[in-house]
Amino acid sequence: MKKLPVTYTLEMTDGKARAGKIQTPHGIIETPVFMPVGTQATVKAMTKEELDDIGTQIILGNTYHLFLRPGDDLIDRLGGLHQFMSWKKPILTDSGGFQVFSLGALRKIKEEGVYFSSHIDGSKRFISPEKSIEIQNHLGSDIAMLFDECPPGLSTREYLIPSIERTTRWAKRCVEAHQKADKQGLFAIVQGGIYEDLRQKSLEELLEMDEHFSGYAIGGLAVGEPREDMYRILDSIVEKCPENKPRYLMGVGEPIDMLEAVESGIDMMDCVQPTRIARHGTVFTKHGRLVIKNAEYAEDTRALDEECDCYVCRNYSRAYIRHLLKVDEILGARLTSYHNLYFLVQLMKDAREAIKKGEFQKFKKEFIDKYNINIH
Ligand SMILES: CNc1nc2c(CC[C@H]3O[C@@H](OC)[C@H](O)[C@@H]3OC)c3nc(N)[nH]c(=O)c3cc2[nH]1
Ligand SMILES: [Zn+2]
Repeated sequence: MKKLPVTYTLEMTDGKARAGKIQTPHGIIETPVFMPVGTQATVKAMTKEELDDIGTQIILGNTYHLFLRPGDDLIDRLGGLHQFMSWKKPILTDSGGFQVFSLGALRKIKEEGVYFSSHIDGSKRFISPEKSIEIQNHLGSDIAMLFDECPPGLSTREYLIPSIERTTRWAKRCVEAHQKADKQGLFAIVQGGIYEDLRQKSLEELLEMDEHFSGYAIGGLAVGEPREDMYRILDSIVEKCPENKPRYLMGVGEPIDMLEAVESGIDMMDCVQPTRIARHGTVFTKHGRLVIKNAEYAEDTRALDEECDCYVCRNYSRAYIRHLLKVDEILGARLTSYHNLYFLVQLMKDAREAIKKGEFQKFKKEFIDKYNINIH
């Protein structure tokens, strides 16, 4: 069994929920963990010091975006993505598959790869499994993702079966193309839509190549399928993934969904939502979401979340932040982004502590009971 550059140590289980550590070339990650998304080599509006201050352990970059701008070859010439963005902790890059399907216009999926028009200038582009791995190798991320097809949320079995089989063939090609196998971990991505048997099929085909994978992602979720289908799939497939490797649920960043995912045995999650909704004025609080632009907060001198101890909640009021967003001041988006990221990073840290005390169920119930109250 060859030594993988990214490894996992299980520390404690509480039901199917688990606490552990991931060792990577750029440091150790304590799980469960929320991973802020830095699609274009920046977690929008956050400096690296602010990311450190909120407890960020790992950030995400995006193959599709960085391939188009500034170009993975440029980043490679400048020393790789860590050097380029002065980020010294771990980075995970997605393979670009998802963006090609969700951003690229006029895309054509062929066996050799995907032809698409750039969403920036309409230029004709092509990404294959080999190209995706080459880009991720150039970026030098600690964890690279397989190039997969993420089918639309409610795809039929007739569409999913051939799609899974092609994604498995693409997985083999990614493994063969992975030049930096000693310095960069490779995560498999399980597909299969909302069908347990197809999820099983996808996982079994990937397990044939298990020796090459440092972790397993659950893909194809948070793409429009009903919540209960996502939970049902998680409940059935996560525990079947190797126990000695991290499990990553892609695209999930709603507090309650995150706790359901942790309960099913998920270790890692990412989502663009926290910063995206922040820029539009929606923030997380222990009592649920709060839309700060509402007139009721015009003279509200309380913190965004009175139970939050982040820098923003210790220094600024709802009235002030509401004003900043209403007049479109950049600081407004910065403050709401900082708080939302802190909220999710902290939620996973608290979940980890609860698991280590064997109190995850109690922690989850208390959070959910409180979170549903609509605040005034
Ligand atoms: C939102 N729901 C969701 N996102 C998903 C992403 C993109 C995350 C990536 O895309 C950007 O966020 C949109 C982030 O940059 C993230 O980087 C890892 C997925 N990526 C792949 N390769 N395969 C999947 O099955 C998949 C499923 C998802 N479901
Ligand atoms: Zn706060």
